[in-house]
Amino acid sequence: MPKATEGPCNVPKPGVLDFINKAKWDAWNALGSLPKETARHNYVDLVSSLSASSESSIQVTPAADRKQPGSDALVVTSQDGITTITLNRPDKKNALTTQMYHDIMLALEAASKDDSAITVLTGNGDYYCSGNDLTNFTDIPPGGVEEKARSGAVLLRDFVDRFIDFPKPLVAVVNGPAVGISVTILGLFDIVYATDRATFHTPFSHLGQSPEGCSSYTFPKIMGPSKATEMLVFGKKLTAREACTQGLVTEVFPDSTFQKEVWVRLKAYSKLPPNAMRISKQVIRNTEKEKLHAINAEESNILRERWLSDECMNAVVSFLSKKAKL
Ligand SMILES: CCCCC/C=C/CC(=O)SCCNC(=O)CCNC(=O)[C@H](O)C(C)(C)COP(=O)(O)OP(=O)(O)OC[C@H]1O[C@@H](n2cnc3c(N)ncnc32)[C@H](O)[C@@H]1OP(=O)(O)O
Repeated sequence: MPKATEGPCNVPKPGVLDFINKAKWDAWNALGSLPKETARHNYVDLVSSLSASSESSIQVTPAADRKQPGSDALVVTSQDGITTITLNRPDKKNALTTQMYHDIMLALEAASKDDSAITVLTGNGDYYCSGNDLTNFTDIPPGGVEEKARSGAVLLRDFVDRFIDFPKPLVAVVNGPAVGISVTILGLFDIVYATDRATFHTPFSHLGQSPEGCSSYTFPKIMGPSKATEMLVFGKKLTAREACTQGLVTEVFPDSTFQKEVWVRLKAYSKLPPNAMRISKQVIRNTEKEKLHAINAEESNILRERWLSDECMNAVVSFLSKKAKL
């Protein structure tokens, strides 16, 4: 309770991503030179309302309270020669928490060594994935926002590296809309099957961010620089059919038969000789690997700076305070 005990606001304003302290600072500063007793009452009122509103809007979940590996946010199954990694936060549109990035890396590592022939990434519920969970930005370590941006960039680079290096056929079963990083990494998948209900959206400029997942290289290569610019710079949302025409999606299925048709197809593919598939994939992909790692490192570095920009911070605050949606 700074104002209540110390008088007028006399400390520097916290960074914009330091949500709780910034709100307290703003309130303290707004009190100006009120007498201490009045300030004490006002401050108690403010903190009460902040705690109440943080229930529904700016919820800061301590890292220690986040779901641990083996929690139900990620479900991994292995059957019929297929390992399936399912994003399972349907109430949050399968947004990716920090924990989920780590768990997906572990799941890919395990899948690369298991007996399965094919690995699938899909989502549970109406969304495939709404991209990075924007509340990840609220978990500020003692080193501040710079440290947060630095560790985020390392995590991003490690995460994308796993996709670049994945040795077996990797298939995305896109069961609904896809946003942000869940779209950009599709360029690193070998097959992308989508329901006709899916959309593909990379609103990086809207969020003050920049492309990741090697999309700055894979998208122009897949669809040409102009179409890639429409998506990655102007945030044009593609329908599944548009994404298929542009080469990002392999095939689109009617939503009513999507699951049935896709799994019949994948089960048939999984019976092909696994070593032959693995070697063929590597022949197709290996020539690009070194380049992709360099691009990933560069994109992650650029994003680290973007995350510290006013444009990005304001976009995140807008979303978290329920003022903005895509
Ligand atoms: C290691 C770090 C790597 C970082 C790599 C960087 C990646 C960049 C990106 O991925 S950029 C993309 C970021 N994603 C977004 O900006 C999407 C934000 N979400 C939305 O705009 C909307 O939620 C929506 C369009 C996806 C869906 O809208 P709809 O109205 O259908 O549903 P709700 O908004 O009510 O969503 C249900 C609840 O889910 C929460 N939620 C959805 N997406 C996210 C998200 N990305 N981050 C955090 N929370 C998300 C939403 O807030 C609702 O929660 P509530 O029920 O508690 O209100």
